[in-house]
Formats: sequence, C-alpha cells, structure tokens
Amino acid sequence: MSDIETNLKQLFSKIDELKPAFIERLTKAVAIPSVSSDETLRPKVVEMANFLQNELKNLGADDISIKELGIQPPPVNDSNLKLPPIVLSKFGSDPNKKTILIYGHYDVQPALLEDGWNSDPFVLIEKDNKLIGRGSTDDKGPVMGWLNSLQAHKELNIPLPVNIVFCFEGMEESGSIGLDKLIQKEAKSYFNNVNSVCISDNYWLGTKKPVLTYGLRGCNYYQLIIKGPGADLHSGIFGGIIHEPMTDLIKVMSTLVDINGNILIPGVNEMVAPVTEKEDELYKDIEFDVNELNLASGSNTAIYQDKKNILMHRWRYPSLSLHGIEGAFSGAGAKTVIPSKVIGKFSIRTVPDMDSEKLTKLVTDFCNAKFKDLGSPNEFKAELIHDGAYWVSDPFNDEFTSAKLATKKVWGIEPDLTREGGSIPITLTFEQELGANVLLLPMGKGDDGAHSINEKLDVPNYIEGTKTLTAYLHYYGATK
Ligand SMILES: NCC(=O)N[C@@H](Cc1c[nH]cn1)C(=O)O
Ligand SMILES: [Zn+2]
Ligand SMILES: [Zn+2]
Repeated sequence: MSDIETNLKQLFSKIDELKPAFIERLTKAVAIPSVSSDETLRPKVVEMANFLQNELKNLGADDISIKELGIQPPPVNDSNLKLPPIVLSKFGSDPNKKTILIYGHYDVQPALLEDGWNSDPFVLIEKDNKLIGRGSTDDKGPVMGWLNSLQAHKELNIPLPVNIVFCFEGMEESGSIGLDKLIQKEAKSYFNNVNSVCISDNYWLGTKKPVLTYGLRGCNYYQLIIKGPGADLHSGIFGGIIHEPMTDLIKVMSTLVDINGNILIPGVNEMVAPVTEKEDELYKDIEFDVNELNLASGSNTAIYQDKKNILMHRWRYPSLSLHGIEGAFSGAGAKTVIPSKVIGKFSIRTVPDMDSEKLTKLVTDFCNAKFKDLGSPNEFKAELIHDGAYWVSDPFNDEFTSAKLATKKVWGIEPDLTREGGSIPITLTFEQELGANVLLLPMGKGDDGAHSINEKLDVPNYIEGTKTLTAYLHYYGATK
C-alpha cells in the first residue's frame, strides 16, 4: 500500500471514531444564528467568527488573522453597521508542499420556526440519519468538515499533505460585501503562494451520485422602494381615495417575469451566450430526471419535464425570482392596513455573457418606465443591493483529477461534472486575483433544502464528505 493509501486508511477510521465529536461541533455552530441579512443579528455573525477563531486555535493553527472590513455600505438601515470580519488562518508553510486556499462562509440565511420548520432551526437535531438545522448544509457542515479533517490529522499525528490557508467570510449570503477588496489586498501577502482554491459550498445535483462542479451562476439583487402616505393608514378611511404603494409595487413587480419563468425585461435574454455544439452534448451523460427535481422541491411544479431543459435553465440561462416585500403585512389574521412604504425584492441569476452594469441599467430603466406608466404620485426608486459574478471553468486539471480520485475512493463511484444554479459571489475573484484554479467540491445532496425550511445534511454526507475533503488534500498534495 502507498503512503497515501496507508494514511487515508488511518484517517478514515479516525473520522468514523470522531463522528460524535464532529456532530457536536456542527451542533455548536448551528446554535449561533449568524444571519448576515438581519442587521439585528450582526452580533451573532461576529460570535460565529469568534467560534471559528477558537476552533482554529484549538486545532493548532500557525496563524490566525482577523480582518475587519469596516462599515457596511448602503443600502443599509443602520449607517454605522460594521461588516463581520474575515477569518484567515494558516496551517503549515512548507515550501515543498502545495498551498490550498479553502474558502467557506459562516453566515446563514434567515430562518424562523413560523416559516414552517418542524423544529427550532438553530437547534441541530439528528433524525432519520439527517442533521437538521439552519446552516447544516449551507455552509456550516462543509466548513466544519474541513476542521474535522484537521482534527483527524492532529490526533493521528499525520502531517498535512498541503499547506492550508483558510478564508472564512460572514457575508456570503448577502453578496460577499468587502471580500473582493480584501482578496486584492492580500493576493501578494497573506494569499501569496496559493496554488489552488477549493470551495465546498454547493450540492450534488440529485441524491444518489456525488458531483464536482465547474460553473456557477451569478446573482444581481435588486430592490424597488415605494413611499406614499406619511404613516400606515386605515383602509376603511383611506382605501379608494389615495394611491397605495403596495398596489403600485405589485403592478411593477408583475411586469418582470411571466409564470413560465421568462424574463420580460427587454435586452436581458439577448446578452446570453449561445449554446455551442460541444455544450449541447454535455447534458446526455448527466444522471438526473424530473423526479429528482420534484423530490427536492417537494412538489410537482416543474416548468420543464425533460432533463436537458431543466439543467439548461438551472445552469446556463438566467432566471428572475421575486423574493418578498418589506413593509407589507404578512402575519396571520386580517389586518386592514394600507402600508405607507413597501420595498419589493427580486434577484436575477446571471450567466455568460451578461454584463452586470448593463443588466442593472436595463432593470432600473425598465422599472422606472413601468412605474411612470402608472401615473402614481408616490415616490419610487429602483436600485441594486449587491451583485456577484458567474463563474465557469475547465474541469480537466489536477484539481478535478484529484477530486475524482477522492470521490471514487470514498463513494466508490465516478462523480458527475456539473454546473450550479446558485452563486458563490467570490469564486471568480479568487481565480482572477490569485491566478489559481478553483474546484467546487460539494458535501450535501440536492434535496438538502438549503435556504429552505428543514435544511438538513445527511449524516453519511457529513462523515463521508469529511473523508472526501481529506482524500482530496492527499491526492492533490501528491500532484507534481
Ligand atoms: N451556497 C451558496 C449560496 O447559497 N449562495 C447564495 C449567495 C448569494 C446571496 N445573494 C446573492 N448571492 C445564493 O443565493 O446562491
Ligand atoms: Zn453557501
Ligand atoms: Zn446559501
């Protein structure tokens, strides 16, 4: 047996042995409601950064550096709100070893019991071999997976096969504000000598087959602010005799997309790169069908029934989703109020060759024109909240080859090569600023319910996933 295989055998048994400690680590992480989009929870996001710092210290990091990013830029309610810090850390600095930068995020999407969760979202529970809780799969499980791997190495006294630089951020779910600049600044200092970047922050396509991912869509997030009366009003007293902000907003929002997902803003679809013959062939070999989609969405509401159309519309065409209305009545009961100010939120998932600035101009001009058509005296503003770039790479390099070996070793099957419909805004910046290949090596399954209620990570995905990350370090470390 080669050195690598001997080490992996010991590491895999250690990972199995440490399973209760690993679940405990994830339990502690999930218990911190580090919701980056909720300004009132910002102290919890910072608490999560401190938690990570402490874990890294206990694992024997050679260096830990907490980078403050300053005040969050507008649009924001609290103009003094500090951005959560970037947690950087180093393990090893051997010039004879490759250096991998591992990125993950410690913030999560919002979650409330009343959204329909079956249990408290911030109390990790183990049920039917699933770990259920906000952040279990996105992205606290994978981040803990890397720490778990370090713990296994430490307890066995097995040297890491690569130097590791960690970069953990707390604003990924809110557009990775401030991280671009930090990467540019640190490219030749903290991130000097980085050979490769690995991110575990997406999902298998379905539930049966592991995947490696070579593409992401970008995300441009917009808000439409409509202000009318000076305060919320009684609809019996004012209904029918004033222009209502909510009525205006619904009218404008309904012009953006049709019920079949077609974006109705002129010029947007025209920016999309044409499908090449080579790409057209790609979809045939991927394992996926509409049943997997129905299972993951918990419904029979698919627009497309065939694999190719589903995948193309998830991966290589843009989509526009309406997310919500701030200021609107949304509780139980029948409140008869006219909201005085409402803010509609929607995002567009972007793909090659869409240009973010051009898109924003098309979107804001369109919304302004639609509002003007209403002839309403209310105040209207359309603006971008944040944008993050799409990313597509060539999946035939040392990183993907090593990850294939690691996946085969742990799961006994060759992974599919996929793109992802979601976004990790910082991916392209890492590739461009560090001049390094990026590999996306997901841990969770397509039905994990990231961003949804009852988010989960299957216990085998957490444990075998930790082994896959570990094997990847060893196989990549052995490449020339
Ligand atoms: N696991 C990645 C993920 O969930 N990313 C978010 C990032 C985001 C948030 N706003 C814009 N991009 C996603 O929604 O895809
Ligand atoms: Zn994520
Ligand atoms: Zn997410």
